[in-house]
Amino acid sequence: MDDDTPTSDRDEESRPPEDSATDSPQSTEASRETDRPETDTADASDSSDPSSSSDTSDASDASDASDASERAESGEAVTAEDIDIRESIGPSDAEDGGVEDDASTDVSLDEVVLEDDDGDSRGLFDDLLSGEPIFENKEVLRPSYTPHELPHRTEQINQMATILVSALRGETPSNILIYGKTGTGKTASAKFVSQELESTSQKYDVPCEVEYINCEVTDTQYRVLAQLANKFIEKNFDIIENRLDRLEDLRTRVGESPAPLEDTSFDSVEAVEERIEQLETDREEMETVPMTGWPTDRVYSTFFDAVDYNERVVVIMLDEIDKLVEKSGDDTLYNLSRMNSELSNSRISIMGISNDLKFTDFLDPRVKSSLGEEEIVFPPYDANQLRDILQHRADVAFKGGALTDDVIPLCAAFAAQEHGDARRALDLLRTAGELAERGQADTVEEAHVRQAQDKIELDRVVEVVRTLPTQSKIVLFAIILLEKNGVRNINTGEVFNIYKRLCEEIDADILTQRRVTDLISELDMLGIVNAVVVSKGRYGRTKEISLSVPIDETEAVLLSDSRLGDIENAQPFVQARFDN
Ligand SMILES: Nc1ncnc2c1ncn2[C@@H]1O[C@H](COP(=O)(O)OP(=O)(O)OP(=O)(O)O)[C@@H](O)[C@H]1O
Repeated sequence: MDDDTPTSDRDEESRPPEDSATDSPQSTEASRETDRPETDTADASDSSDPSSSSDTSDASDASDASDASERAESGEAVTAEDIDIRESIGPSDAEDGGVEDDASTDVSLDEVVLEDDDGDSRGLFDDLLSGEPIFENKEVLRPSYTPHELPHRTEQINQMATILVSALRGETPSNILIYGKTGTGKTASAKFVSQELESTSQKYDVPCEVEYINCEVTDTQYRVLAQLANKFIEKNFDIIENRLDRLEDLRTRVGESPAPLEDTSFDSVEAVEERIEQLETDREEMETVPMTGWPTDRVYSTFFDAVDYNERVVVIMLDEIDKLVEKSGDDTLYNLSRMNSELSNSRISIMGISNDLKFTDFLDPRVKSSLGEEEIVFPPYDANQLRDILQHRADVAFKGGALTDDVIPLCAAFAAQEHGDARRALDLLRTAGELAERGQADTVEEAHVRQAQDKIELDRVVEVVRTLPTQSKIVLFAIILLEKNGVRNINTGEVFNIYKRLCEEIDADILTQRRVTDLISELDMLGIVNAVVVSKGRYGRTKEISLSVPIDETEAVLLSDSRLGDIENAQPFVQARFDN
């Protein structure tokens, strides 16, 4: 076999989309903040910073405004509050020939464009940019960032490396299954090990590649095989190009004297030409797989040929592998796991990542034993470990002194309560920083973390409620209507009565009371309502239901559903409860 190797096996496209974090310029953040000038100002007045007080008299308005102008003229930061002050003293602006339409309360660009020393106009964004941001580099707190250091995962990383090192010796590594709850660093650790593996393989010139597939997105056998096939076809094109360049160069040199052939496996210029022709034919015959339309066995054989075109060890990383099995069974895994016995030049190994410990129960026993040759478990982080992880990231993400002492321990403690999820901890820290920045505070305080916790929790609730099936939404709406009308200790019968009327109103099927009881239990499991069974003595037992989420926000999400939005004037339904 030809020992040519591609110049660059590191195919950037093999990285998952979320892996392509780039340092975005500050302006991106600033522009995000400027989308919400009113909120910003409100937040600013909430902050403990005395300079943000909005309770100012006309006289102080005027002097503040001239302060602001002076600061603007001297190139100093002009805050959103300054902009407000300028608006509130419309008449003097008008005198200056500035704003003519003093009835307008919108912040138009004319109103906020100031001039700096050089006579350049200072716009909305300049003002926001000139503020001292809390963040040094916010990107490192985003999920897309792959950290270079993973505290408290050394053991798991070493385990993976010990198994995968055989790839660097040209042998087939055992398949690996990685388990652990969400946010325990499975993906980050696996990607870290893959990057190390690929860079070491380049250092020693051993053909070893890692292909990452997120099975939540690529969730059918066709798509997995097509994606892999196309990646390898692309790599093969590079390999062919490379080889052709070298052979054409050789052919030219051999034209002058046959000496260059001595160090090669070719014995004549004709042999070189034959090889060139062969490579050109290979290139023409390689056909990329369309995203739909081929029979699966053709996709499989295209992938097989593409992988086997060159000598290499390939590690296929299937993240969220349980989603693939759930959606399309274990055929893909079966096919991939038996490939090695048929491949002649290459070897493949599978690294599956899952946060569902039980998913292997659904696998064919042969697939199960082949896939689970090695198992690595990622336990949840405790609060101390989360603190270390946050500290490492915060050192890079925030400006020095931007965090008060309580911030990291509190974020760690909140996230430890949520099954030790590092993603949640990082989200909290980032959101707390954003809230502080929005409130124009100089430091991130404990209160920002608590606000961030509420915000994230609310976002989660909104998402859960938004994606509920319609019937569950109607049941939840019935509970909300009862609560809004001051009904305490709501029971299933009461919910059912309102539910029935709501269904009639929007023409939805009416489920039985038993089914509605089940839906209430599901809402309870999702943490949206709290349903406790209470004993009523000789009257038996009943469920007492109460809402566990903020009522107004939840109602707004429900009403944004086009079907429920049709319900007008829900009040009479509740009154009807007492008529029954
Ligand atoms: N030990 C660690 N050190 C630094 N950052 C970490 C560590 N563990 C996890 N993280 C960070 O936490 C976030 C979540 O990690 P990751 O995506 O690896 O979790 P996961 O276990 O794969 O979760 P899921 O199952 O939900 O995909 C990422 O931003 C990751 O960088």
